[in-house]
Amino acid sequence: KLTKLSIPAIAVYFGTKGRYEEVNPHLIDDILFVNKSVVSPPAPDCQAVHLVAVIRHGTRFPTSKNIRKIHRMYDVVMNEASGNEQWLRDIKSKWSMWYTEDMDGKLVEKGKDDLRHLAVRLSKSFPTLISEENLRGERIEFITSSKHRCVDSIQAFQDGLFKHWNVEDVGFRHNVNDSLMRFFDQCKRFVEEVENNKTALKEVALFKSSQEMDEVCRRMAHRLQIPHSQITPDLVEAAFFLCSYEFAIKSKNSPWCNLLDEVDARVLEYKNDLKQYWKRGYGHEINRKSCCILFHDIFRRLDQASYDYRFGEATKAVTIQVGHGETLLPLLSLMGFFRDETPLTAKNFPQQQSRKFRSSRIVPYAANLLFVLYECTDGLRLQVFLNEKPVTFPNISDPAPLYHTVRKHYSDLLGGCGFKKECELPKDKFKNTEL
Ligand SMILES: O=P(O)(O)O[C@H]1[C@H](OP(=O)(O)O)[C@@H](OP(=O)(O)O)[C@H](O)[C@@H](O)[C@H]1OP(=O)(O)O
Repeated sequence: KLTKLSIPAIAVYFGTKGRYEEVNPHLIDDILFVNKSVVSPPAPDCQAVHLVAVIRHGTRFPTSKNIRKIHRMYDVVMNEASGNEQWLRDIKSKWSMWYTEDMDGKLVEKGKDDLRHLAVRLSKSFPTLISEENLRGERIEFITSSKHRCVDSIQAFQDGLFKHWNVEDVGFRHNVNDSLMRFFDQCKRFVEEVENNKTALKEVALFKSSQEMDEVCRRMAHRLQIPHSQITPDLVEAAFFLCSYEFAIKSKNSPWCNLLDEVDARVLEYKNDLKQYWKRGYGHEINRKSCCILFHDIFRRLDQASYDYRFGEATKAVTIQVGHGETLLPLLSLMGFFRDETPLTAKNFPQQQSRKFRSSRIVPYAANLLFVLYECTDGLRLQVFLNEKPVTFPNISDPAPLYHTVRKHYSDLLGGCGFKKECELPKDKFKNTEL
């Protein structure tokens, strides 16, 4: 068991490479704990009738791009660093490089546990929906992105349920659906204007050459007794990744964590937030609009559930959908969650200390967004939970508003925001590529 003492002080800044436990620290003591008062129906007369869960895959290995960066940092430390600190001696003599490029973003064992445990907690939170009866009756649908880490995650989720209910005669079920879970790949406008556009993330590039980042490089160079000119922002980031991956995958407070302090980690967290903001969040309109297809699909399921509930037997009770950080962040942004008044830029790091858009809090591994529909005496109500905690809709004070209020709130998006219209390339660009 991991004691609090062995958690790196900088773990709360790991952003999309952070553990779910940092967002819900009570899970460190009891990974299956559910706070019933948080997930109970909004009023005693309400009962949950439908659940749609959009979940990020569990803890994974670094991508091969970042494994290459990690190797470069390792070589620099092994060949250039001097000093007599215990942590440096530990890196040099006790730590050996174990990351290989073929690991490329695959789910790790801890990642399977993330999803197994989440499944058990969700079934404890919503026992009438995530139930053995609904599983056997095929009223739980499982949808995933085609990426191995997501397919493995959805299998681990079911594995968690099977073990929890002692079920041995039901096989794994899942539908791969990249149109829903990897809409960003299929949205031509997003691919052209953001993914393949070198200037789309210019704020990230500018921040990498900012004074704040230079100071992080200088401090790390000093700790390693290496000339400042040899420590680049990429190497600094690789050390940050090493600390985060060693912790997330192996639950170790690695000697690599000594290369950074909390001041450094806040700068690196902001660098990651800038990437998420400009690639997946409010930075560009198309980031949010690219996920209209998923947004519509979720409301179609909720509409169907409300119809079924009123006019007959419900055919579906739950949808479990597994995707990526780049599935969840555009969806949250489309719906207006975590929107700051001032955009995140390279220049305003000092003013953004209390920003809402903080990926460490929003999208750790196994992050999950739950839409729960309740039947109450005054009508259907909808409640949204992020990482198992209720969130209120922007500009709606009621934590569980009437479903028709929510539909009205999003009427522009529900009536418009078509994938085809939003994602096709503007006419002039289209012509150019046709020529
Ligand atoms: O920085 P890496 O290479 O890890 O970036 C990943 C994405 O990870 P993230 O930025 O969210 O930490 C990964 O998202 P995930 O939710 O599946 O972990 C994404 O799918 C992958 O394509 C990488 O993106 P990049 O475009 O190579 O930066």
